Amino acid sequence: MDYVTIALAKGRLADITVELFEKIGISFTDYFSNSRKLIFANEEEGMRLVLVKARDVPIYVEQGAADIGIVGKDTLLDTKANVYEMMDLKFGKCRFAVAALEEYTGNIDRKTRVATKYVNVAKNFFQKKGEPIEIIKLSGSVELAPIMGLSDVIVDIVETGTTLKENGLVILENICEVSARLIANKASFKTKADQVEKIIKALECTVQERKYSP
Ligand SMILES: Nc1ncnc2c1ncn2[C@@H]1O[C@H](COP(=O)(O)OP(=O)(O)OP(=O)(O)O)[C@@H](O)[C@H]1O
Ligand SMILES: O=P(O)(O)OC[C@H]1O[C@H](OP(=O)(O)OP(=O)(O)O)[C@H](O)[C@@H]1O
Repeated sequence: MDYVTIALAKGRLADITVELFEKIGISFTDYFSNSRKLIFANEEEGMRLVLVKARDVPIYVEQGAADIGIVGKDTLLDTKANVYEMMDLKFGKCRFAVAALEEYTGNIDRKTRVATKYVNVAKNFFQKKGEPIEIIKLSGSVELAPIMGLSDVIVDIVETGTTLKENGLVILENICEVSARLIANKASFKTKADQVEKIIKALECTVQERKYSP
């Protein structure tokens, strides 16, 4: 039997995903041993788990280096990978929003400068509104940009709103909801149909029956 390889985003979504797989009977025991290993196997189930950066999950799955992946909808929207989006896992919930300093009035006679990690999401959102913008691509701590005069607004993820609040920013507009998604490689979905479908069915039951509430 071929392995089914799962690409998992390191960071926020990782532990919760491994726990979810445990709930459907697929354990990666070494995972919680705090090692620097990036690949874990469950020989009995014929499964492999690889830990990659969030933005690389769609690339691994699109290229077929992994059969399925777990990644935030934010990353999926921004990277536009050619993969199947199979299901909403209902955790990692947050949303995309446009935010600015409380005192921002929007009264400027030039393009709005938008700081973000999510270039495509920001571009699409403002394009639909017909508003010309200049993108300032950052890698993190995006809330700093308006404070430092680097941008007028930001497009970023908001979960509790604490980061915005503690930095004097407010939401101007909500863009869309975000949560973790299960994605699948298009070829694997056919060639490993039985194994992939079995995993998806088990996950669907667990997520839907709310046996799993992060
Ligand atoms: N408060 C939150 N902030 C950021 N992401 C969140 C939050 N809540 C849920 N998520 C989800 O968790 C995913 C992973 O976030 P994480 O912070 O681990 O990595 P990242 O910010 O994409 O990458 P990196 O920190 O390596 O640049 C996000 O893509 C998003 O879908
Ligand atoms: O609404 P909150 O609950 O405060 O969460 C939102 C914050 O969390 C994320 O940052 P992260 O911790 O990933 O840092 P980074 O953006 O610098 O990578 C996001 O980019 C926001 O800054």
